[in-house]
Amino acid sequence: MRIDFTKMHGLGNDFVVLDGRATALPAIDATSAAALADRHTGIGCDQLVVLEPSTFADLRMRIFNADGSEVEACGNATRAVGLLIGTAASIETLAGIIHASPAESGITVEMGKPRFDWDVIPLAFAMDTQAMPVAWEELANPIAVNVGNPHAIFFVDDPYAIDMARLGPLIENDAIFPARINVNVAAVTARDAITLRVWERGAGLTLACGTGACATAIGAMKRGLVDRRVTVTLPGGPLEICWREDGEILMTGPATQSFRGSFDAAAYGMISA
Ligand SMILES: N[C@H](CCC[C@H](N)C(=O)O)C(=O)O
Repeated sequence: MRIDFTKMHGLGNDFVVLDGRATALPAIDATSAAALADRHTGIGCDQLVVLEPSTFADLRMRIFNADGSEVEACGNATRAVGLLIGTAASIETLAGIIHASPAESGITVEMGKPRFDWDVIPLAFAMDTQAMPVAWEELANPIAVNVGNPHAIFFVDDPYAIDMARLGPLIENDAIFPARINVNVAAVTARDAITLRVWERGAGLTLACGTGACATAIGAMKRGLVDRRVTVTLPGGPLEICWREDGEILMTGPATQSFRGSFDAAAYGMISA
């Protein structure tokens, strides 16, 4: 069985998108997701995105990291899906229902409201998530924010001076985070500007992380470092984040379709039911 895919990205955070809304796709598990995401033997991507019909929203979006783990949210992929749909759409995810709509400078996503209580940042034991009393060498006292998925945010002088390839996986997989964690390293450069790099849970160092930009902006606002509207500049480019007075997080930025293709489902362990 041949399956069509669309290759997309948001500021270089790249996706393989499978659209199962009209025709049901064969079952997808962690193994087949990781095989499709492999950059040597698969199509290659940071996340695999699977669209399905939804009874609660215009569509359902499932998100698999490159390691095959299925997760609750992906900001950049939500903008890519918004581009693919072409009109405003409600999207059901494991984190709840979010909304994407075309904007002047790309796509705007209403990402939901952030959460800070320790049980939504799965910790091995309860602690103050506003300034966790932990450190991994020069990365210390993070703030933990959940924007559908869990993030730890470290504020430093220069994110590009941090050895993310070594410290990222160390923190991602620390037992203190039994659901693992996305690792954000940020510098506040103005009341409306943040520089950010992200070691993503299940995907590693990416060119951009939409939920990381949201979580970092909220973390900086909670610490009084920035105002409620901020530009977060990642290696792949900038995202505009606004924390609306009603608590909703708005993220605006570009989305790009790179190419389309197809693959043999059986070659990736996707067996029709
Ligand atoms: N690695 C994330 C999912 C993808 C998030 C990122 N690609 C984004 O744009 O938000 C996690 O395991 O929670």
